[in-house]
Amino acid sequence: MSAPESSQPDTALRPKTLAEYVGQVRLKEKLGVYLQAARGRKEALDHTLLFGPPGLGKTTLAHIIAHELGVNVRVTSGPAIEKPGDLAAILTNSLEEGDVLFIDEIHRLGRVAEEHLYPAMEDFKLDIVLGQGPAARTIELPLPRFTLVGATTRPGLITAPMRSRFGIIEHLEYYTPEEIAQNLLRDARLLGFGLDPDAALEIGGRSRGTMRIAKRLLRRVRDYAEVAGESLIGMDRAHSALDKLGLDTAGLDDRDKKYLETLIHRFAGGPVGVDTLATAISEDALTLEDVYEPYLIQLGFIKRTPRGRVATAHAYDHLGLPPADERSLFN
Ligand SMILES: Nc1ncnc2c1ncn2[C@@H]1O[C@H](COP(=O)(O)OP(=O)(O)OP(=O)(O)O)[C@@H](O)[C@H]1O
Ligand SMILES: [Mg+2]
Repeated sequence: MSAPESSQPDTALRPKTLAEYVGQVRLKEKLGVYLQAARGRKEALDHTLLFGPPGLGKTTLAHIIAHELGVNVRVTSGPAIEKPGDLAAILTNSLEEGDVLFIDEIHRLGRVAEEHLYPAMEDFKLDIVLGQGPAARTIELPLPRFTLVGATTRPGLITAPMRSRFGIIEHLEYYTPEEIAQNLLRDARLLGFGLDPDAALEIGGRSRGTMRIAKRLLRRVRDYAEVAGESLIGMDRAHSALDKLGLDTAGLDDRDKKYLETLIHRFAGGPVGVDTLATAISEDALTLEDVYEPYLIQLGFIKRTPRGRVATAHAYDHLGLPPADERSLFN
């Protein structure tokens, strides 16, 4: 999913090498080995599936993989490939030996296109049907050995046959406030404005562990600082600007708080089904599952149980409410 968190192109700030890519330590370590081995053997890297919540750096990593291999990257997305013909056009035009084909939102690939992708991934060939009816015949088109890098926010929707054709399957993790701060300080340096390390950490702590959100918050905080005539973004400015943006100390915004408050006040802290909860806060269930919940789970504020969503004691505490069991004594 490409949530339009930012409309501003920031390609200049995008890290191009694995070394510039902040955090994701375990993933980077493994990928570093796989890349080195592929380079050493002068082979294409195995097909790679990257999954994780929006804005953590999947697209960026796909470009880094191509850059590190010294090959070109061809970018497309699941919804853009409707017919087998679309796939054939991509695979047979402009794809060279060793190149990276990046398919974003790969879980949204159509069934038929997906089936045509199997032999392309496995045997580097494409079956093309010519003609129709009894006269139809299939020709086999050889393809260059390429690396498919697929990205998805919803790994559960990738079919088993698709998943089994990836040699490398990795998930991206939320960033720590320190990792985010490190990246924000780099951005500030590249863009030529002053950012206090404490202020960077403050923004990092309120960014839901997400790089894209952190970058957006930094731009807004910078607006406040500039309008106030400050040449250095300090801790006080970061604090007050983030408060004005409606973010609390855990990085929760009004929508997250509405989620928690509805769960706690209307459904007595749960368990409640995700569809019911979604209706109660006028959102769709998929957005809840993809956007709100991963971070609330990461913070330990909610749990997904077989009977539905449940608010934890941490959530009550964060909202300044007495724990659920105490409340029931008064109700
Ligand atoms: N580890 C990182 N180090 C430095 N910058 C990063 C890192 N991860 C992400 N970014 C930056 O954060 C922004 C969002 O990253 P990206 O677009 O790659 O996320 P994504 O996972 O593809 O999101 P989506 O699922 O919405 O497509 C980009 O501007 C990118 O440069
Ligand atoms: Mg992306």
